[in-house]
Amino acid sequence: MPEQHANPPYDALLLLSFGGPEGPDDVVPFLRNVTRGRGIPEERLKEVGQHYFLFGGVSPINDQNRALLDALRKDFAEHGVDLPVYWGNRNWAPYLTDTLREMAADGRRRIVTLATSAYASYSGCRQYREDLAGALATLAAEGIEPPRVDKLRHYFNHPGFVRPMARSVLASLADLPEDVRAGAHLAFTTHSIPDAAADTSGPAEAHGEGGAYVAQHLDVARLIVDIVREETGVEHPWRLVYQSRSGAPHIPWLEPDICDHLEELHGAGVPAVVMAPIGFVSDHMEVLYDLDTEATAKAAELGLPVRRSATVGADPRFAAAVRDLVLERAATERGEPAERCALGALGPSHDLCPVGCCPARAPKPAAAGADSPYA
Ligand SMILES: CC1=C(CCC(=O)O)c2cc3nc(cc4[nH]c(cc5[nH]c(cc1n2)c(C)c5CCC(=O)O)c(CCC(=O)O)c4C)C(CCC(=O)O)=C3C
Ligand SMILES: [Fe+2]
Repeated sequence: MPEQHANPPYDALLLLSFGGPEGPDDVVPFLRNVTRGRGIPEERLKEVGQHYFLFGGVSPINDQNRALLDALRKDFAEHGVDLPVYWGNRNWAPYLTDTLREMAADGRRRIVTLATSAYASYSGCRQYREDLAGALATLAAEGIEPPRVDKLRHYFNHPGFVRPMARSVLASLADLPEDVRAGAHLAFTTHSIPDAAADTSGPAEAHGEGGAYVAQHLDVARLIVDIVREETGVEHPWRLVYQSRSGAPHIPWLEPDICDHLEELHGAGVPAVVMAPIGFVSDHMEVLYDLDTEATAKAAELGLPVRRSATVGADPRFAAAVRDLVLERAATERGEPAERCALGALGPSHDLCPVGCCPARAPKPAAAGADSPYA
């Protein structure tokens, strides 16, 4: 990675995440925040509430973000990057609006945002930008001059995101019994989203079957398969599959589901599977419940050996990647040339989401994009 140091014009980094409950009393209000106006069936909400109660009503996502904050601050300090790091969530405390208010009070005027979502899609990008716009509107209504907020480009193909995940897949393979290891399939998983949302994900030119969302995940999967082959000499068969589907059953969402996929592989005589949740940045509830609990129980029932590989979480290589992305963007904003690190076939993603990128069903103002109502 190139050694870049200067962070002007930015005076702060905002870690923007999903948020999660921190105890049993938080679960229902959290789910209400997440699903406000989104038409999720009541049955699904009750079921998802149970996932959280199974873990004492605590999502691991907040502690994972605290660990990432520590890793980022440590990395910045060790590399002479003088940039304070703040944290705000979309759906639970510390709430984004409160954090932005605090940042404004601290005199932060030019903020760069890292979202804990690496790929394009309405849920993974525009919804974060809509919530940024909502928070900025609240500040403006309170008479606070809203700071300027940019968002880092999608980092799915940054080596600091891909390589730690590839190492984890190798570790999971090594952890399988030796007699089934070479025949193991790799099941790359991500959050299912409605087909219609996938098809319109990314900029207009990426729209089509699966859109940027599926194309980006496939690119990452291929990169990991390549790294695994180089390391082990084995070309493991693989497929991109989905998890955590919600929404009404008559609306098509991306398939197959990981559990159906495990059943199919078992039926075909596959001896073992590594599940690699490449769609996520940390081992949060979607990983702990949908993979480690549900899919792992399904595999046990089938008698199919499975392992689940780790996400990047607070890996120091990921923290270094964030530094690289911040300094790259800072250079770009200063009008200087910057090296844009990216692996794979798609190349570095755009800095500024163009108009029509990952459109919403019901248009809402979104910040940090070409259609932002803010500077
Ligand atoms: C693409 C994507 C990501 C990855 C990108 C990113 O990370 O942002 C993601 C992450 C997450 N999703 C999470 C939790 C939930 N997502 C829900 C609902 C939904 N997610 C969707 C998509 C995504 N979700 C969609 C299309 C819906 C349907 C409703 C709607 O159209 O908005 C619901 C409602 C109940 C249910 O339906 O499951 C919950 C509770 C948590 C927190 C986990 C924790 O607590 O540890 C995290 C990190
Ligand atoms: Fe979700």
